Amino acid sequence: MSLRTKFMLALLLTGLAAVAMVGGLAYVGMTKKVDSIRREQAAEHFHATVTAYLQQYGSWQASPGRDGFDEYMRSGDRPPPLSDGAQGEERRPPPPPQGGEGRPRAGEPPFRFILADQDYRVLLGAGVYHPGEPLPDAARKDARAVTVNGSVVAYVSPEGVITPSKQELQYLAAMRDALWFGVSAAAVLAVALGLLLSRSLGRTLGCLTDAVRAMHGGSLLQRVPVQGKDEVAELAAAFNDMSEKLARSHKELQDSHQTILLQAEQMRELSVRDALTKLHNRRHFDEQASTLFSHAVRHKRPLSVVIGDIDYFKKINDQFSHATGDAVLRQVGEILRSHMRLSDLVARYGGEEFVIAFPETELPQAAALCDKLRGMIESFPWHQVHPELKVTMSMGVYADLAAGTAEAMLQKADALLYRAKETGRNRVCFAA
Ligand SMILES: Nc1nc2c(ncn2[C@@H]2O[C@H](COP(=O)(O)OP(=O)(O)OP(=O)(O)O)[C@@H](O)[C@H]2O)c(=O)[nH]1
Repeated sequence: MSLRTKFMLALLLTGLAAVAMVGGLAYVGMTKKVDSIRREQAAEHFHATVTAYLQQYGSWQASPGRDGFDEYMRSGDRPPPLSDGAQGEERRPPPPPQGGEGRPRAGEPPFRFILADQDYRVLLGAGVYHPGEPLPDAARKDARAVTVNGSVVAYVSPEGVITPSKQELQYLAAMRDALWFGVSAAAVLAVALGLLLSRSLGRTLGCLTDAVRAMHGGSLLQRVPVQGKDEVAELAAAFNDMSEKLARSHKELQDSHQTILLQAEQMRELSVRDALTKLHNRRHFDEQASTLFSHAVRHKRPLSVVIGDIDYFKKINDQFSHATGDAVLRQVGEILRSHMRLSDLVARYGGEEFVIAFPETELPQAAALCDKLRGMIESFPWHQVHPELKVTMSMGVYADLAAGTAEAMLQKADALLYRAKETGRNRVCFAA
C-alpha cells in the first residue's frame, strides 16, 4: 500500500472515529437527558391523571377498575397536572373513559407507572410487581401520595414504563439522521483533506524515491524539489546536499583513479623504454622475443633475429664528443624504428648495440631488409651532425628456430655480427 493511500486512510479513519465518538456521545447523552425529562414529565402527568381519576370516582375501589383507568389514560384530553396542595380546588372533570369523538385511542397507554393503594398494595405493577402484592419498602421510599379530599387514596412510584410518542420518535430519528449526515460529511472532508495533503507530501516523497533509484542505478547527482519548510522539505534539502557531495567525491575519486592509472601506464612504459632512443629496452625485448619464439615454434612460422652494432662508436665518442655519440644513437634508433612494421620488435640492447625480431620473416627477406637498413645508416647525411662524421653498422641475422630459444638465436646472430666485424664491418652476415 502506498504512503499516500495509508495517509488518506489514516485521515479517513481518524475523521470517522472523531465524528462517531463525538456524535455518539452527544446522541447517547441527549437521549438520556431527553429520557429523564420525559420520565419526569410522564411521572408528573401520571400522578395528575391518577389524582383526577380518583377524584372522579372517590377511590380506587369505587373506580371501574384497571381497564377503566387504562382507557382514561389513553384519552387525549387529560386534566392539567395537579399538586397535592390543589386538593379541594374546583377541578375540570376528567372526560369519561369512553365516549367523545376520536377517543379512546388504540394501543398502549403513553406511560405506565407503579400504582399502589393507600395500604401500599400494588394496583398496577408496570411489569415489575403483581397486583395485590405489597409494595416493597425500597419502592415505598420514592412513592408519591395521591390525595383526594385530604386523604391519601393511593401511592405512585416513579418506576415504570414510558411508551415514546410519535413526535418523540421523530425527534430521535432526526437526531440519528443528523449523526449520519455528520459522519458522511466527515468522511468526505477527510478524503478531500487526505487527497490535498498527501498530494504535496507524496510528490516530494515520490521524487525522493525516484532520485534514490536513479542513484542506485549510477547517476549520483540528483536534485529533488524543496517545497515549504517542514521535515519533508528538510529531508529533500539534505538529500540534495548529500547527492551533490557524493557525486563530487565520486568524481574526484574517478579522477584520481584515472591519474593513478595514467601514472602506472607511464611508469610501465618508462620501465620498458630506453631513455635516449625511446626504443624498447633489453628487458622488454627479451620478454617479447621469447613470446614470439614460442608462437613461431607452435605454429611453425618463420622468425628472424638481428643484432646490429655501430662501427667504431668509441672513436665517434672520442673524436666528436659524447653528445655527438648520443645524437648518432638517437638517429640510428629513429632509422630502425621508422622502417619497422608494427609487428616487428626493435630495441636498444645496450651501448651501441640494437636488436630486431622479425616475425613471419624468412632469412633472405630479413637479410635483405637489414642490408637496406645498413645502407640507409651509411647514406644518412651525418655531416649535418658533424662535418666529418661518418656512421656505419654491422649486422648479424639468424633465422633457425632449431637454436631452441630466442636467447640462443640471439647468440647465433651475435656470432654472425662478430663475423661481420671481423670481415671488414659495414656489412650484414646471416645464416639459416
Ligand atoms: N655516447 C654514448 N656512448 C656510449 C653509450 N653507451 C656505450 N657507449 C660507448 O660506446 C663505445 C663502444 O665501444 P666498443 O665496444 O669498443 O666498440 P666500437 O668502438 O664500436 O668498436 P667496434 O664495435 O668493434 O666497431 C664505448 O666507448 C662506450 O662508452 C651511450 O649511451 N652514449
